[in-house]
Amino acid sequence: MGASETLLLPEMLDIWQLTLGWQPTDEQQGLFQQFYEGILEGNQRLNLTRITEPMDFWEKHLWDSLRGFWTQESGFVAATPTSLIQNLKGNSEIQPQSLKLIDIGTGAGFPGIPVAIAFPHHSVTLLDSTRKKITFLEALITQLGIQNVTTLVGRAESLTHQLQHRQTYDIALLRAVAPASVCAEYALPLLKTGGLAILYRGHWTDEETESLKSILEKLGGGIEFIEEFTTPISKSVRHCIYLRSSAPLKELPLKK
Ligand SMILES: C[S@@+](CC[C@H](N)C(=O)[O-])C[C@H]1O[C@@H](n2cnc3c(N)ncnc32)[C@H](O)[C@@H]1O
Repeated sequence: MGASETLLLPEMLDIWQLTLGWQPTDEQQGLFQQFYEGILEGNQRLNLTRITEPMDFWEKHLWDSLRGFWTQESGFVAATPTSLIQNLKGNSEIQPQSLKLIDIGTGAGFPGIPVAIAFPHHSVTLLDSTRKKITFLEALITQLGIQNVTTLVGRAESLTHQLQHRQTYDIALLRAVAPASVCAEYALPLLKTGGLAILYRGHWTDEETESLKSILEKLGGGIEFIEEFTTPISKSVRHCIYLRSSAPLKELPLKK
């Protein structure tokens, strides 16, 4: 592995500290590096990502994945994502110590694997409808030795009808999966009451906010807030949309 493929240069650690108030431990840095190398290797066989340069990978995959756990509004620091839940929720209905997360449409493991590495006390389910991606991820997770990740092959819309997944998760992560209203439709039925769906988006428009209204009303949820931010290196504008599940589901049938 040449120097150009070393992922975490000291300046990236500084940027993490400056932007998120957090830095990975040596062990986490090693895991991020192994994860990166695993993706590069898998990319030779599977179409996993076009973002392969170290700096790009760091910013657009790793930093971006973790940015969803850090919000300016709550003053939250990403090292303790439980604060996010507590700050936003304002009560302790969700157990703060070990949250259940689901990454819907994880692809090559984003944002779920960086989140799992950064926050090993939470359990992360990686869901994708493409079996070969999940097979690849299973091998990579074993290679990394991370214990807090499980995988599922399936479609989100079918999971929403299954008792073992319905209203089971504290946080759902969705990046580059579907239009916002479809993401809400996938995520809300899987969340416990009070759980959060985090939609990682590029541009965001008022029309998209409007497009969420009917599905939020139907499934019981609301927009907690919308956060706009700029990425630290390429200075792209991105958004995270935080949706809160607010009511038990009435309208979706369950399947055994
Ligand atoms: C563009 S990729 C994004 C992957 C990753 N979230 C990221 O940001 O790099 C979208 C992924 O979502 C998966 N996907 C799309 N619709 C899905 C659904 N209804 N249920 C589960 N996975 C889905 C696809 O197989 C694909 O791997």
